[in-house]
Amino acid sequence: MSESSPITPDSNPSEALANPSPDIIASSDRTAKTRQLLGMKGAAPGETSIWKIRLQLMKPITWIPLIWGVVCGAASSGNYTWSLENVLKAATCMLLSGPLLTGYTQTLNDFYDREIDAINEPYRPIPSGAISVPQVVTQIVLLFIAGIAVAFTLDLWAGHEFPNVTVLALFGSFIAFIYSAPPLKLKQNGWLGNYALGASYIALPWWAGHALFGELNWKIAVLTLIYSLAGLGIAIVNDFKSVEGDRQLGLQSLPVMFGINTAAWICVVMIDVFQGLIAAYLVTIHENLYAAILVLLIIPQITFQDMYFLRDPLKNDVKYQASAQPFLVLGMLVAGLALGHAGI
Ligand SMILES: C/C(=C\COP(=O)(O)OP(=O)(O)O)CCC[C@H](C)CCC[C@H](C)CCCC(C)C
Repeated sequence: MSESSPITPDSNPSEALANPSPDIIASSDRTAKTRQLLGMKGAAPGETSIWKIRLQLMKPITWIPLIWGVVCGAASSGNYTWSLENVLKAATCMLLSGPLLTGYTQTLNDFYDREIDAINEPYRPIPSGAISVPQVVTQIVLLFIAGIAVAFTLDLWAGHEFPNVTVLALFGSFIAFIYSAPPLKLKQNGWLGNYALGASYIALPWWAGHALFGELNWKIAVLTLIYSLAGLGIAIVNDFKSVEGDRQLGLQSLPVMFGINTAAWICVVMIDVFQGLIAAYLVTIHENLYAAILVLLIIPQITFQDMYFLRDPLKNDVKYQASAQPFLVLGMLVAGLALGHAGI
């Protein structure tokens, strides 16, 4: 650095860390509180408002991919138009997939994980005693009932003879149950648990959005289940943060089964190959422009895999997700629009 660089007298980082200013303390306190409300890791403990604790259990940050999935399904139906009624229908379906059913799933997951969390993350709402077990059970039941009621309302609203959306909501709730609850507890198995996660986050809300505005058909079902294999790769990225704990608890995550480096490679190959296959399919249905855009969106993901994830999966997992995921989700919308345009 040149002598003329504007260095302020108190810019020594180690000193700043040792004696944080009131501004720094206030801002990190705000960040921790926001993380708490969104249900993210690194949250501030000690929340006393029961409504904020209930929201924390529903982990709002995890609603985003399912809400997005509904948008992709509406796009792939090819029938979405920007009328007020359609906007309201789509918003209701997002309410179903995000706050209600993902909220139900996350609360259920924390309920069944309460003993493990008491060891690994004792500050979470249930093990810390911030909310009682009967209050949590009531929340799970109410979110489930509200979800099914909203799904049924959507079926009536869309004039469905067969209640597609309700059946999807019941199926998703069942998958959520066997993902977290013994004896199956799919999350204990790296392949099954992560595929359930990938498919629930990509295929199920996509199907719901498609069924709401068009006819759900087997081609859309199969294509989105293939896309979900890229989602499986994304789900594996989340297993690197807890590899030591998982090993001790006997959870068969992919990093535990195959080791860090091999699991990281499995992960990126799944993410890239299955998005690539969708792009190839788009070429076969003559949606070349959409296929080209999808390929262009895969390239930055490969770049971030090389720059961050493959170099140090344990250190860079979160950085990789934050940099690469926007391109993956944009690609989903591009694929949805292409399928809608082709009338699949
Ligand atoms: C609970 C889930 C992930 C958290 O897993 P994990 O225990 O590893 O992480 P923590 O560290 O946070 O404890 C998500 C599980 C998803 C589940 C398999 C199914 C979700 C179903 C959908 C909500 C259904 C949507 C249907 C609708 C759109 C009609």
